[in-house]
Amino acid sequence: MVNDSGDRGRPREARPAGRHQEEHDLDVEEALALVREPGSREPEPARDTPSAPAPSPRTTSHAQHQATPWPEARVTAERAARSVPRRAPVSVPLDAALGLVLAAPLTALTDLPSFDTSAMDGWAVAGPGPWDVRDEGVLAGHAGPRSLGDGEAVRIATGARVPQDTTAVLRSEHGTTDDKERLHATREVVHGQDIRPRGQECRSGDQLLPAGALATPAVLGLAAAAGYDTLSAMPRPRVEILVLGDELLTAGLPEDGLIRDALGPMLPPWLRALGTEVVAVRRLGDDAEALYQAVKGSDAELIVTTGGTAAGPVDHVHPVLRRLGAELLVDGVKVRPGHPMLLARTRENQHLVGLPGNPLAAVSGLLTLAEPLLRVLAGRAAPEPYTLPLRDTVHGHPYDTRLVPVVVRADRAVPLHYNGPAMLRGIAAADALVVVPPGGAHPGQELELLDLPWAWAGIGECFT
Ligand SMILES: Nc1nc2c(c(=O)[nH]1)N[C@H]1C(S)=C(S)[C@@H](COP(=O)(O)OP(=O)(O)OC[C@H]3O[C@@H](n4cnc5c(N)ncnc54)[C@H](O)[C@@H]3O)O[C@H]1N2
Ligand code: MOO
Repeated sequence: MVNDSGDRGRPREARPAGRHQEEHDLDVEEALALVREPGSREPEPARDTPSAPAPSPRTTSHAQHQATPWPEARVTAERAARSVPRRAPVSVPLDAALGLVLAAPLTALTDLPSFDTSAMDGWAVAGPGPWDVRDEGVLAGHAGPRSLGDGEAVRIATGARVPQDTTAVLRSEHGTTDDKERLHATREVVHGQDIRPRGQECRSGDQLLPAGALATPAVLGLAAAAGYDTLSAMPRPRVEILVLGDELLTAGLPEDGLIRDALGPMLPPWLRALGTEVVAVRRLGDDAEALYQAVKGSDAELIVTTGGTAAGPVDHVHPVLRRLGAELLVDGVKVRPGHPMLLARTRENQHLVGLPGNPLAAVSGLLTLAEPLLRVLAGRAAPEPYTLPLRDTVHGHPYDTRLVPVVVRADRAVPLHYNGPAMLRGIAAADALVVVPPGGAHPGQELELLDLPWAWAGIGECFT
């Protein structure tokens, strides 16, 4: 960890000369987070704030040359998932399939409806009226009523099987019986009215949904109606979370340079909302050997680490990846916050996403690297990219993309305050993150939005 709490007895990292550019970038990033204080309607441009010197692109450091442009990083993460051997589909009971992706087309196992059905409560009638009404009625769920003779009617309930030779269903409000128990229609009866014929919705063998469809509540209902007890689905990618940092408390108030772990509570539900199974959350402190052993011993398809991605004295992620012989696919991304994020292939069917420790930087890494990788592993389709016009000016980083929390109001993206790398106050109130190109964006400019999984679907839907 980069440790700047002097009272913890660990030296702050001596910054190598080649890192000067990043120091400037950090200043810019911190300043950008602060230029729009709550209530300030006209934000000062970042270059005018004394703490935000605009760095010159000509003096970029080695690390920055290595860093991957933000759009490319997401494509690399998708490609990494495609390189993994295809995972075998699993058979899952309907009540456990919500949020999974269908591994095979959903093919009707029956006609729907599977028999001619009354669409209304009333009478099944045969031929023109008036009709003689049978004594016994027909209810839903009862098998094989006797066929009707011409001029005959029988009381019938919605969903009941219509007797053979029924020509129409007369709704109860459209018929009256006389004193001889004969039924008269009070309006014209059209042949076939209010009968749902067998196979109206589908025939057995029809494809109802393609492979790749997401098992939503409606899909589970359709599958049940069509005769399924289990679904063939892509298994959830298995994710293990390794939370690094000696400074982290799991309860109580921050004290003595210690802070609360914000990522341990945040990441598991977020990763579940992305369609994964979180197999473990482990807190390893700043212990390189523990990290090495944890990665080596993990059978998860994705390991997510938090913190320790930078070059401080206890930032162990890079050295441990080197020791493991892992292949670094992305080592830094041109995005703010979160630029030290990384993606590595640790073995043939296992990847590791290193999220920076700053909490909003971790969110940035989650959406930039983990989300595309997990989406492909889970077999989910990419969300349709969409843009909205920006309501207010957003200052840009000179040459990196920025991800800024926004709320959507009246079809415009409204940037939120408190969007600094160490802050969660903005994202906690947000509907989405807006993708701000290098140099910034002006009011009315159309910008891409990255939705937060719960913003439109609701907590219950996306976390079960
Ligand atoms: N010399 C340089 N120093 C730093 C650079 C750099 O390029 N050169 N990058 C900075 C940036 S940007 C970030 S982001 C951080 C990333 O650092 P690490 O991934 O190594 O993260 P840590 O140092 O472990 O932690 C950073 C920060 O976040 C806090 N943290 C960590 N884990 C949690 C958690 N689970 N919950 C809440 N807060 C957490 C930690 O206490 C630190 O304050 O590096 C910069 N330094
Ligand atoms: O500022 Mo860092 O970019 O928080 O990730």
